[in-house]
Amino acid sequence: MGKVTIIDHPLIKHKISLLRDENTGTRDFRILVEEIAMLMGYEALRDLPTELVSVKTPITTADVPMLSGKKLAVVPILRAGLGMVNGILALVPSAKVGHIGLYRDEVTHEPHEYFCKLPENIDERLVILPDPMLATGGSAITAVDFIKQRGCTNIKFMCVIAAPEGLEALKKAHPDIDIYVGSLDEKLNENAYIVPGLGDAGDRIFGTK
Ligand SMILES: O=P(O)(O)OC[C@H]1O[C@H](OP(=O)(O)OP(=O)(O)O)[C@H](O)[C@@H]1O
Ligand SMILES: O=c1cc[nH]c(=O)[nH]1
Ligand SMILES: [Mg+2]
Repeated sequence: MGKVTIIDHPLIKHKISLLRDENTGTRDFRILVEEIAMLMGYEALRDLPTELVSVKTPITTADVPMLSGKKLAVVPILRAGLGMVNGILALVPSAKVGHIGLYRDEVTHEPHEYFCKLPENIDERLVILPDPMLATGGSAITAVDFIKQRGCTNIKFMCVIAAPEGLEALKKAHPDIDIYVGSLDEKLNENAYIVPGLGDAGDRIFGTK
């Protein structure tokens, strides 16, 4: 059974509040998304396994903990998930990176795939799936479907803001994955945007509107 973690940290809360402000411009928005992803990554990677390795310090030889070679892949959901990748790679620089391209139809809100390129042997890896927004949950559910079709069993989904509707839908569709949420917001509006939310994350990261 996967676990849901609503991250409760003043730094993350503060940075998400800055993201919500409509006056926050593209440059600052991008920097904040990356910083939040790094802080959330610190939490999401808390259970990475370590093993004792013998190291000779200037004083003595000691058995010290090192990451036990766990293989990772970061698979952002395009476009907006791209904004979180470098924050996570700052923690695990040798992780492989895949991409799943999905856009939400403006009328039906259903996700449509336009790209999928995943690392070889992804089934042997812990997969971190970042996307700033979990609204209806359709995009995240589809992305996890793709990854599971490739045999992955160890998946962590990470979002900056979730709507209760999307979180419930993702938990129901994929009860085995771990989910990390920066802020659980109030609801979806009639256009399936998160309230209070931050608007369209992709447009704000890339300055397309
Ligand atoms: O939970 P859902 O209802 O599926 O909505 C969330 C999705 O919507 C946004 O992407 P969007 O379709 O705007 O694409 P973009 O990242 O290219 O802007 C967001 O980044 C998620 O992927
Ligand atoms: O509020 C929302 C909902 C979906 N996608 C976004 O970028 N923002
Ligand atoms: Mg968008």
